Amino acid sequence: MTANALSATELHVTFRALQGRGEVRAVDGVTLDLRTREILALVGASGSGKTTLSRTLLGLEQPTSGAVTALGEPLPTGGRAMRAYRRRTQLVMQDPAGALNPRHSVYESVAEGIRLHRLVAEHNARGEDVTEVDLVSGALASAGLRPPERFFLSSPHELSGGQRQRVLIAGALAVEPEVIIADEPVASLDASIRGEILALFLRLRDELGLSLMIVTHDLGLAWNIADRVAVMQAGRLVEVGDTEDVLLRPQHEYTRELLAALPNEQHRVR
Ligand SMILES: Nc1ncnc2c1ncn2[C@@H]1O[C@H](COP(=O)(O)OP(=O)(O)OP(=O)(O)O)[C@@H](O)[C@H]1O
Repeated sequence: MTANALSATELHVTFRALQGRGEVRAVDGVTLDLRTREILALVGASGSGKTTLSRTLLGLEQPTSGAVTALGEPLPTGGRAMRAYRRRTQLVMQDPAGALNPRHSVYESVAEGIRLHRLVAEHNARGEDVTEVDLVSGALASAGLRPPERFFLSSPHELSGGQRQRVLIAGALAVEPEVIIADEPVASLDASIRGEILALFLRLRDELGLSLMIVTHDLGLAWNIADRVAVMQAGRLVEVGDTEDVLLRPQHEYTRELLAALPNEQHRVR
């Protein structure tokens, strides 16, 4: 049996309420697997706990109770093992959230992770004659920015929204991860560019064998690329299953409400 890329078991993440007393159960008893080489869409309205669940899977947030395992192993708690885990499991945020440093060139942005994880030395130790420039070029090319050298010295403000999103994806790919969690990766993009970025995610799964969890409030996106869909409401997972089952035959009232709110053009046939 292949281990899941990531698993959450009875996960709870509780915060003290930002205003007033009491607590917020941001994640409230979630059991969920990200299978290897699958694309899982995590959907739900704003505030349903998607980001908190993702951050906990990435080891950026501590669970109040419950467990996270990665490829069958418990999440490391600190030090070198955590750094290695962070490399294997990359987060791709959306660019308007300030994910790209406006003062860094594309090259610098993509090279950051390569330096942090000392990848050139690692490759060289394996007898591979690669340079940092080779690794940055490879990551940009894999993210669809070709020829890569053309983008090296560009600043984020010189790029289109789609290109900036590709730079963020290249930064993640540069450290050769097994899992990518993408948080609203296309929310700010035009429809045609959105399609291109989604096609890129599909290609990364097919060609690099990545496992991807895409966090979104957009069921149209889930329909377009996800193998499975998990629906969150108020910290709980209310429905999870194959995309066609969940979106064509929703079992839960909340999923039906999310579907009813979809604009008509998003009801497309795969
Ligand atoms: N650090 C924190 N302290 C207190 N409450 C928090 C914290 N982080 C998140 N929350 C609360 O937890 C709940 C879930 O938030 P979360 O950001 O995970 O939801 P989300 O589904 O990702 O929403 P969005 O789509 O708007 O990002 C919300 O009620 C939020 O206000």
